[in-house]
Amino acid sequence: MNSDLKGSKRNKRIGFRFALSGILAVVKTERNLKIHCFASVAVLLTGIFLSISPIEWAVLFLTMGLVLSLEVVNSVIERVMDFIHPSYHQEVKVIKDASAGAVLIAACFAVMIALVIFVPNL
Ligand SMILES: Nc1ncnc2c1ncn2[C@@H]1O[C@H](COP(=O)(O)OP(=O)(O)OP(=O)(O)O)[C@@H](O)[C@H]1O
Repeated sequence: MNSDLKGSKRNKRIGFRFALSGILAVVKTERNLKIHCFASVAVLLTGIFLSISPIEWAVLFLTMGLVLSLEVVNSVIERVMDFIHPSYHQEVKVIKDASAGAVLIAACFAVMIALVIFVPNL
């Protein structure tokens, strides 16, 4: 592709639109991502209700961003694996399980962070 066209403003807008439609496609089909989105909304409402500090908001935003983006990457890995190897394979199982494990680790730490921030503000 022409490098002028690649770096143009119009192309950046198109790239942004593609990224948004990619996120929407995953949100529509992945139940776990929907659950994480609802949990994020609940966390936001709790933060507003408890009037948490700016630094606490920053930590929560960072944590929610990490969990949600890891969930999107996990869905992408699952789709890639289904695309390149639709039938059962032990290695596919290990890859998918490890990818889901990464989300689980982030989600567990997110719960701990939420407790550390919210409990003292109750
Ligand atoms: N082709 C495959 N070969 C081996 N194991 C598989 C295969 N497809 C799925 N699995 C197993 O089933 C589990 C669920 O895989 P699936 O692709 O259905 O993801 P999912 O239902 O969206 O789960 P999650 O998003 O919670 O990880 C995987 O973690 C893996 O253990």
